[in-house]
Amino acid sequence: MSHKILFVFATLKEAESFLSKKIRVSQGELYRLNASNWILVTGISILNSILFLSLTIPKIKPSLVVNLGIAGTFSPSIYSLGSTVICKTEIWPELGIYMPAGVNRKLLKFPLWDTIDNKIDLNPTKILHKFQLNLSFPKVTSLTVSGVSGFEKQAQTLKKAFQADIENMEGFALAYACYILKVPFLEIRTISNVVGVKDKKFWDIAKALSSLAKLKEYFL
Ligand SMILES: O=C(O)c1cccc(C(=O)CC[C@H]2O[C@@H](n3cnc4c(=O)[nH]cnc43)[C@H](O)[C@@H]2O)c1
Repeated sequence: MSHKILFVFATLKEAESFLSKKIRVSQGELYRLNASNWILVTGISILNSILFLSLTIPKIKPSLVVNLGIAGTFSPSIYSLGSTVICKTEIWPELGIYMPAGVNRKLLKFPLWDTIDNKIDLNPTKILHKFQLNLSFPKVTSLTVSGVSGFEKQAQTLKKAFQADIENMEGFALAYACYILKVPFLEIRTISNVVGVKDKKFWDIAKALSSLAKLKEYFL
């Protein structure tokens, strides 16, 4: 039996770049690509991504959720603009109490979930093997934020505190929903910018989107 894959994107532009075609789909609405592949565009942020993924999973019961999208890099000399990475760990650095030195997780005594806190191990090697996907991109540690790092010092602080490689706005939330709902999850990101550089003239969104398009051959 073939696998049922649900591809999840934050924006329509990312979805259309991956597919190399225009699709008519609204935020949160499910788009059926073919018998075994589905597309969901959630909108940006942890709120949109966890809401619409959690509503969608029970409807189609996917065998695998694949999150594809662009991201910022903390280390442009290693993960350059346009390059592709697979997330091995997702961290939510904003969970905790804001102190002068940054967010302190330990001061907030409540757990997030029984077996999960602000970090989720995604085990991509196991998932790739299970679904016979032959992708060999670097495996990275990713931060999911609601407030994008808009200046260099913030980027340096986060990079150091979490040994982070990339930053995005949805990954942790999607991984969390999949963990709770017991659906295998894979996250692949293409690099559009250096974290902390806000000016879009230094981003290369076009290159990152064209790298998303190249991922088609592995899945479709
Ligand atoms: O301006 C455009 O043409 C355009 C086309 C496609 C996507 C975008 C986005 O801005 C997508 C936002 C999306 O990207 C992730 N992202 C990218 N860089 C970062 C970053 O440095 N820090 C955090 N998130 C980043 C994020 O997951 C957003 O959902 C624009």
